[in-house]
Amino acid sequence: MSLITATGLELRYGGQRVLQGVDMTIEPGEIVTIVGPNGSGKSTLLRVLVGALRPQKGRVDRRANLRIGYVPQKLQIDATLPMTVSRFLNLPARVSAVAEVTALQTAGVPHVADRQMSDLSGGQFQRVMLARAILGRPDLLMLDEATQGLDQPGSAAFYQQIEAVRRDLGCAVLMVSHELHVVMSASDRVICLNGHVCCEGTPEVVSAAPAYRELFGTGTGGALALYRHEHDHGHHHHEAAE
Ligand SMILES: Nc1ncnc2c1ncn2[C@@H]1O[C@H](COP(=O)(O)OP(=O)(O)OP(=O)(O)O)[C@@H](O)[C@H]1O
Repeated sequence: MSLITATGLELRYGGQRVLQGVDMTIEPGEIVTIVGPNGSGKSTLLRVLVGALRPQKGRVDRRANLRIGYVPQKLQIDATLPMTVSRFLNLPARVSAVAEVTALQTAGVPHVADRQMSDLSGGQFQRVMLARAILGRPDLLMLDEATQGLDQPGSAAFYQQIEAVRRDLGCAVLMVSHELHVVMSASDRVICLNGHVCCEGTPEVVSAAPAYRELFGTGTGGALALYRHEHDHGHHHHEAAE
């Protein structure tokens, strides 16, 4: 049974229609990425799926007792506010020491429990956010541009961590990302959003779709060639040169 099914979503902010006729489904265990230009409604769609926003039309059906872990786009913690990682993970509800250690291990930051949140590097901070999201043993992990501010190797490492988390927890992953080449190599399915679903399918299918090419132009072609270069040795290497 699907984890979440959205049907005919329409959402307006005042007079501005942000989502229109959006249908989508998430199956257990799959990694799905939403791509789309700035302002195309990606974050809004995540909020609707989580239940934080109510659409004017359409419906969202969640599997009974579905547990969702959410990693937000950005969270500012004031450097003047003393807050250890351990304390942060125990907000708002206390968790057991074992659960805390396990979550930090799964997220790839086993030794930061006593560090100040404000002292963490960008990559460590996002992993702590990931640890917090997986504390509730989610069936579905949602990440909204979780690698913003990380450099290329940092974000690639973060996506590898996500795959490891999926393997460990067996959860599905729904993420929003602008890093097309990483997304294309790490996702089972890609949904291209521009107010409505322009196209969706495997990375290969979406990257070849005219609607996707119209939105992302030829730059993506280079990124995809690079992906093929890295992962499909049957392809000609000169495709990667861009
Ligand atoms: N609370 C709000 N009130 C009014 N308008 C909003 C609100 N939140 C978002 N919008 C508008 O809705 C549109 C879609 O925003 P959304 O954040 O969903 O896009 P996005 O695809 O996630 O963008 P980005 O890639 O820039 O993060 C934008 O035009 C935005 O200005």
